[in-house]
Amino acid sequence: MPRYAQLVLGPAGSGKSTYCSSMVKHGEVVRRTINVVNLDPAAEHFDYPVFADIRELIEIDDAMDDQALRFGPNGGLIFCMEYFERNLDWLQEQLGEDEDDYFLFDCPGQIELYTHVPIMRRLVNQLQNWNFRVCGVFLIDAQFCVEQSKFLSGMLTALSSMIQLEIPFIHVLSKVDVLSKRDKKRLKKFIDPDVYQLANCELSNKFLGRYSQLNKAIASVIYDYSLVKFYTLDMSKEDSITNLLTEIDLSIQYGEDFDVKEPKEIEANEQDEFHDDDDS
Ligand SMILES: Nc1nc2c(ncn2[C@@H]2O[C@H](COP(=O)(O)OP(=O)(O)OP(=O)(O)O)[C@@H](O)[C@H]2O)c(=O)[nH]1
Repeated sequence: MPRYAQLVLGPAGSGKSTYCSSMVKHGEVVRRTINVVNLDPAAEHFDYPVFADIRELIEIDDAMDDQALRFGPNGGLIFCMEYFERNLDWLQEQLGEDEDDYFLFDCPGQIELYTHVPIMRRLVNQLQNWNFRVCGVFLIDAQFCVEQSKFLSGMLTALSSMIQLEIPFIHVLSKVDVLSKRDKKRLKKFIDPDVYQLANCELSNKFLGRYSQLNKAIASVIYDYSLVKFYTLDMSKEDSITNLLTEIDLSIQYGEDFDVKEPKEIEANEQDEFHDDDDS
């Protein structure tokens, strides 16, 4: 039986840890166990229950202290991730061997990890060798995407990670809850397949105007070949989380091998759980 994993990716501050924590809470509501592995050696704060933590293997401060003369913070992170890559058996041990497990990997935000160096690609290969079906969930802060040139740049960043990793990718615009009505409308024009206007928008800014033909051409290629599709995520709405998780599950065919339970069986299980709660 396969196991399932989401690599939660995206620039620093795009909401990866918050996303993981919301998914765990959502899992509790719908009775699904979702485990989170922290893969950011520089993580300072997250509020999900951590299943495994790369900082037990290596922390950014250790690398910086040791290698201070050679690296800045970004170099330190690459050093940590290369160390992690050489010690993937540590991860294998942490993940155990249970079937049907569902993991989220809360990844570091440095984009060069996905575009310049092969570390994450090797992680994906190894997870697949361990029978995981892996999907990338790439988050971008929606507040930075309401202008067309920034939206395009976010889209290209996501695309370059997707090409590097070669796994199903779900692109998510996070923090939609903080957008004004006007900004939501603008964003809709970029992502709604019926209105796709990015390629047709006129640019008023003079500097950007010089590049408008180039932007339009790139946007046309991306849209014409359906290379990137964005989903919006409003964490304050349970429906928004449910819909996104359904898309992700579809992309990795989560649940396709599960036995179909008869309604009576489900009821009996629920009764058992109810009595277990009474006993405790
Ligand atoms: N309003 C709102 N704020 C959010 C949302 N998601 C994240 N935030 C806030 O954005 C900030 C960054 O969120 P994180 O989840 O730490 O982002 P991250 O991508 O894990 O950041 P790094 O660990 O630095 O890579 C925090 O202050 C969060 O509270 C959201 O959906 N809505």
